[in-house]
This record gives sequence, structure tokens and C-alpha cells, in this order.
Amino acid sequence: MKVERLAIPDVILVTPPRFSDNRGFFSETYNIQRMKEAGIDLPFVQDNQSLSREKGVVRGLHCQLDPYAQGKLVRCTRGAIWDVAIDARTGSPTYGKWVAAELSENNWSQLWIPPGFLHGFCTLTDNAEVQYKCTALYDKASERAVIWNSKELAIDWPMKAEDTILSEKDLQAPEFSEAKGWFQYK
Ligand SMILES: Cc1cn([C@H]2C[C@H](O)[C@@H](COP(=O)(O)OP(=O)(O)O[C@H]3O[C@@H](C)C(=O)[C@@H](O)[C@H]3O)O2)c(=O)[nH]c1=O
Repeated sequence: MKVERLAIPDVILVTPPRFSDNRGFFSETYNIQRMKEAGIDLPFVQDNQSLSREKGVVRGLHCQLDPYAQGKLVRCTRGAIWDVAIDARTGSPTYGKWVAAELSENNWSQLWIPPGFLHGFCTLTDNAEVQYKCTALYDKASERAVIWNSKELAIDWPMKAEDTILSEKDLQAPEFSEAKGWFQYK
């Protein structure tokens, strides 16, 4: 399995092998031992899947507060997305910095986003299907969001604001300064 630590080294891009033959392919998309060797060793308790019908859908930037803070292992099984992780851990040397990776049905990569990060993505194709494993259960009261195009974060999204589609909730999210103190760097 290919393993790459990104500019924020706690964020890890992994690419499991795909074995192709005349029928199609086979792939171990999650193997606890290989993920542990890659540095992803928290237990997962919930699997999620979303479908975004159109290119330009933005979901995020989302997190849950402790004790429901979630690590997420994200992949794209249909189409392509641009996935972004933002370090929101107070005291972290990379606090307020972001990293991104393209995840697609073609490159077969998965992005590990630890607890204490905000997460979001935009779809690069129509009908983008995203599946991700989470280390904590959904807890509505613990959910928090930061605005996707935060001036403070200056995320270099690969599309213009006028081409995006967001939920009402995400359009009303506050600036990153609101996230101060949500998480501590451990
Ligand atoms: C996230 C979530 C939502 N829901 C419900 C609440 C709501 O009625 C409906 C849609 O929820 P949302 O609009 O929050 O879905 P969405 O905007 O796709 O939220 C997701 O965005 C990405 C970026 C993440 O990182 C995820 O953790 C999650 O926050 O699904 C659950 O039942 N369980 C869950 O775990």
C-alpha cells in the first residue's frame, strides 16, 4: 500500500493496491494491520456514504467536538472529489493550515483526517460518491461548521464561488476564528 504523509504530517494519504483481471478488479479497501502500519490506528465505529449529484457541490467544513471528535478515512468510489483537511487543534504547529488531495474512483486513494481537524470537499465530477469511516458516532449537538471559503483559512478551492452548491446550513457557517478552543493539540 502506498503511504504518503502530507504537509501536515498527521494527515495521511494511502492508496491500497488494486488487482485487475479480465473480470474487473479486487482491492482490500481497509485492512486493520496495513492501516496501523501506515499510522492509522484508531478504531472505526461508523461508516458513511454520500452522493453529490453535481460537480461543484461543497460539503463542509465540518467537525464534531470532544468527546465525539471524529477521525475520518475518506475515499471516493465514483467520480472525483477535492478533499481538504484543516488543522483546528489549538497549540498545533500547523494550526489553521490546510492540506488537500484529489480522491477518485481512478486514483483509489484514501485520506486520513485525524480528530481535531475540520473536513470538507468539493466534487470535481457529477455523481460523486464518497464513503468514509469515522472513529466516533454522529452526535448532532456536537456538530460544528466553519465557512468553506473562510478568508482566514484561504483555502485554494479548485472552482469559483459562483459555481458551487452548498446546503443552507453550510452557507451560514462562521469564520475560522469561531473555532478557537474547539480542540487542544495532544
Ligand atoms: C453527518 C451525519 C448526518 N446525518 C443526517 C443529518 C442530516 O439530516 C443529513 C445530512 O447531513 P449533513 O447535511 O450534515 O451532511 P454532509 O454535509 O454530507 O455532512 C458531512 O460532511 C462531510 C464534509 C463530513 O466531514 C461529515 O462528517 C459530515 O459532516 O444526514 C446523520 O444521520 N448522520 C451523520 O453522521
